[in-house]
Amino acid sequence: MGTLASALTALQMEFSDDLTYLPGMAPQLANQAKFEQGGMQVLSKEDIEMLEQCRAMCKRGECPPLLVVFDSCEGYTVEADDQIKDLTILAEYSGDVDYIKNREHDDCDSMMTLLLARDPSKSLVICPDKRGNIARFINGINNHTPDGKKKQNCKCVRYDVNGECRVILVATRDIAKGERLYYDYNGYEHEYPTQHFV
Ligand SMILES: C[S@@+](CC[C@H](N)C(=O)[O-])C[C@H]1O[C@@H](n2cnc3c(N)ncnc32)[C@H](O)[C@@H]1O
Repeated sequence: MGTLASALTALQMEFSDDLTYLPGMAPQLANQAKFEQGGMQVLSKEDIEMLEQCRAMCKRGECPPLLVVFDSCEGYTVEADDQIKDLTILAEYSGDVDYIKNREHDDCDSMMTLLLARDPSKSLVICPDKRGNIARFINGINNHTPDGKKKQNCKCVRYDVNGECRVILVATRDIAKGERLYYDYNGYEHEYPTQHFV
């Protein structure tokens, strides 16, 4: 994970595996899955235990085998440093939580939707511009080429975890050592431009 440290340092970011709530941004109370338009998929009790176990393992340094590698076309990328099994929890998307309305003119390229509320003024994003983890370095597929979909080997899913929205990245097939990780940045909304993606 040495290269994650250098990538975070290059972007002047601090490592954080958590959602952070800061004064002037959205409070933790704003993150309620019940506000999601149409409801949010609830993570089962067993899966919550599994997620907590994964987080505890990561705190002990037992993380999924992932490396951050720099590529001259794609910028920082994440690749498997060993075989990864289908359905492995790869990471939880972390960073500062803010209202989407506060970030409409923000040019951060790694913002992630956390909550799409019935009342749009309550919608939330995760902004890993100052704090974050390996999740913000995972690249996206090109939604405009037939090969784009074939490259996808993980997905990003928003879950209701004990009433709170969380974003989890999960492998969607076995991933071989040396393979780069890709997911669909437009899995929920269709607003991320990917025409220029390799
Ligand atoms: C969430 S960041 C991913 C990490 C990023 N590569 C970096 O260096 O920080 C998203 C940005 O990465 C780049 N990116 C992601 N997927 C890409 C791809 N398939 N081809 C080229 N660039 C990509 C784009 O600049 C995009 O705006």
